[in-house]
Amino acid sequence: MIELKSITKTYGKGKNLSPALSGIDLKIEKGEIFGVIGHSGAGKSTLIRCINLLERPTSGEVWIDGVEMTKLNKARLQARRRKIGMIFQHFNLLSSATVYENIAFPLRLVKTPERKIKEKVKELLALVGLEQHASKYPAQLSGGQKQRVGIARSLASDPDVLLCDEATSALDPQTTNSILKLLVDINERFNLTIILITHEMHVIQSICDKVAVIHRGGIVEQGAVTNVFLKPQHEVTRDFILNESNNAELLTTSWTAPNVPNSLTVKVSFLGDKTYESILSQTVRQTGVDFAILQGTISTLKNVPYGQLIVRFEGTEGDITRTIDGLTAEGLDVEVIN
Ligand SMILES: Nc1ncnc2c1ncn2[C@@H]1O[C@H](COP(=O)(O)OP(=O)(O)OP(=O)(O)O)[C@@H](O)[C@H]1O
Repeated sequence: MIELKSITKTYGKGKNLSPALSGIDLKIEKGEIFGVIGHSGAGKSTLIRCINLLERPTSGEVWIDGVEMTKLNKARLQARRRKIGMIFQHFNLLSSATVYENIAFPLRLVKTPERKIKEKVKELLALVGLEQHASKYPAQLSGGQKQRVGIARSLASDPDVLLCDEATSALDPQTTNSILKLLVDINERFNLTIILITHEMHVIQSICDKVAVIHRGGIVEQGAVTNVFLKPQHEVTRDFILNESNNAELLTTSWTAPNVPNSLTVKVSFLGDKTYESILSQTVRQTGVDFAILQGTISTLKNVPYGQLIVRFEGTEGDITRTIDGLTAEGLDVEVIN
């Protein structure tokens, strides 16, 4: 497990003091894909770099698997860092080295025997689908291929944690999806903990288990992606979802459908297998309430299906209340809109 306790980071000195992080507390479980989302300047890069101490926190503690990183001496920190891979937005490959040599680089640093290097690089090239490109130089590769080299290089030392610093931000949507798929694949294959920072909600939505929203150097909201996405609490989180997701209309609270007498408009959220069950029709059959679906979506968060419907119930107040109670008893989330 990775734990950040009361992390602060201040850049500059004296009059030029500039706080980048203030009081960050995070817990990331082994094998999780954990996303941190925030606008430009929110503190994402500083935060992710504090995990492997590329950036030293001004105060606070970084714990990885029961070891306080901030207390390690230089040699032990270097050794621990080798087990923390990192990939970058602009790939950070050695331009004068081939794909093979880029991947071999971390192994050469620790004087790995040539035979072992060959074996490992071959395995990694196959893993990222670049067997045919070993002798090419980075300039001869597409962005997606460069990031695959970055991923292979980051895995060369068999890390238990992978830090992804805006790893797909320089890629087109299709390439982004293929890189995200690869990240999920290595997460599952090696039970690798992945921490990624992004300013794109769809990245969080497609691969993360948990998310933290960072704003002006502080975490304003965090939790399971399913909870945060379906019931965002903070304005910044809502903005990210509104701006970047086809779920946008569903989150607007000022719903303006024509008003019908003896009716109530609600937002019903389904999660997991409930998404495919006929709970709504069974419930209204029992209560005698009519309904009109005004808006709706069914999609997935990582692999979890979810649905959200804006529904107008028509009937007596008592019957509508019984309908809402019935849906809630079945495990659906019902929020009254008007
Ligand atoms: N080396 C530095 N010296 C001084 N200030 C810095 C330094 N690095 C970052 N900052 C400041 O710290 C704050 C957080 O920056 P950071 O790069 O962590 O944000 P970010 O969320 O990653 O932004 P972006 O998405 O634009 O990269 C910003 O106000 C930035 O100007």
